[in-house]
Amino acid sequence: MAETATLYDKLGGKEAIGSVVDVFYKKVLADDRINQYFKHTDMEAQRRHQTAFIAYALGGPKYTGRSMEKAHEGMNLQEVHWDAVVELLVESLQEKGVSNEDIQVIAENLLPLKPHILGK
Ligand code: HEM
Repeated sequence: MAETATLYDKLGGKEAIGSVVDVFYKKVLADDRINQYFKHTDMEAQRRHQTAFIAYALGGPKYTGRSMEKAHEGMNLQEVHWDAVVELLVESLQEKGVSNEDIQVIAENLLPLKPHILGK
């Protein structure tokens, strides 16, 4: 995990995350593949979700909330939703000037979460 912790710092820590979150969040809400999942979610929870998501991706400070299984329980999320979220994250990072090399590492770090988040 040393590599990802470095990425979190390299990209500017908490503040940098905040600005990626804003871009990512707008994209999520504008995307018909996934925005229905956030229809009944309050703003606070949404922002928490996006921040936790980005922090996870960058290997930031340990997340202490609900497990990924619990957080996404009953949503029956599928491959298409996963792909959409990763795609929007990649776009957001690109727009914020993160290098493709770093984005590649971020995407690889997220992969182990996939079986825990998708409904089977
Ligand atoms: C790497 C992928 C993902 C990560 C790291 C992640 C992270 C999280 C976290 C940490 C929470 C809990 C927030 C909290 O309890 O405060 C959460 C909840 C949630 N996630 Fe994800 N998520 C991922 C993928 C997805 C996908 C693909 C979708 C659907 C398109 C999704 C939709 C949601 C929704 C709707 C909630 C509930 C928000 C609420 O009302 O509290 N997530 N996610």
